[in-house]
Amino acid sequence: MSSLLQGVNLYLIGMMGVGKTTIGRLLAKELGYGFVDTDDVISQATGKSINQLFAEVGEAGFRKLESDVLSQVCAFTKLTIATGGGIVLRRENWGYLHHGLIVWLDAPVELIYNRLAEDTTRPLLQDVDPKGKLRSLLEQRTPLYSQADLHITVQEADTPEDIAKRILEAIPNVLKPQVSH
Ligand SMILES: Nc1ncnc2c1ncn2[C@@H]1O[C@H](COP(=O)(O)OP(=O)(O)O)[C@@H](O)[C@H]1O
Ligand SMILES: O=C(O)C1=C[C@@H](OP(=O)(O)O)[C@@H](O)[C@H](O)C1
Ligand SMILES: [Mg+2]
Repeated sequence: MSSLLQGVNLYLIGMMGVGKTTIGRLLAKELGYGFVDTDDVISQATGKSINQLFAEVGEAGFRKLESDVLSQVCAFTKLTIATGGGIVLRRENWGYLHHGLIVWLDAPVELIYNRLAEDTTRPLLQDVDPKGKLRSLLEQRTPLYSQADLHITVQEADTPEDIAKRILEAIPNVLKPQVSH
């Protein structure tokens, strides 16, 4: 599989809580790829948590940092990249994402809500109505997530290993032809 991919990066996109970080790490291991999580890079580079950044520079400031990280990461090959759920919002990010293969992990709001009910690390969910917020974010973002090369549906009983396996099995069907020089 790794040789079939020829070093092409895998970008995982989808709503917060769907499992991008967890599954990205597994896929990297399977492929012998490096693993990058854009949120982690932002936190390491700034020395601040995602919550702190949202509080200090706002969502707009965070999005700018996210685009900076993505633009740098896409210069490398042989990486699996777990993105933040909102990476799809900025048009310029798509130019970077399309350097690689884009995988959309798609789960129902109910599943995401249950997973993140006790989680305090997603600033956008610190809302009086977190489930309603998830619903409206998903509705706003679905047309954007739909631009992925691969659409993987995630259900309650799917383990991270099941999902990683499904992605690896589906990749040969969506590989883009490589330009030969
Ligand atoms: N397939 C899965 N089954 C059960 N729990 C999962 C699964 N994938 C992720 N999780 C858990 O859900 C939470 C969110 O996962 P994470 O990988 O951080 O998602 P994301 O990066 O998309 O926000 C974590 O606590 C993680 O351990
Ligand atoms: O959906 C979003 O807008 C966000 C998702 C988060 O990452 P995960 O998708 O890894 O949770 C993180 O980037 C930030 O809290 C904003
Ligand atoms: Mg994540």
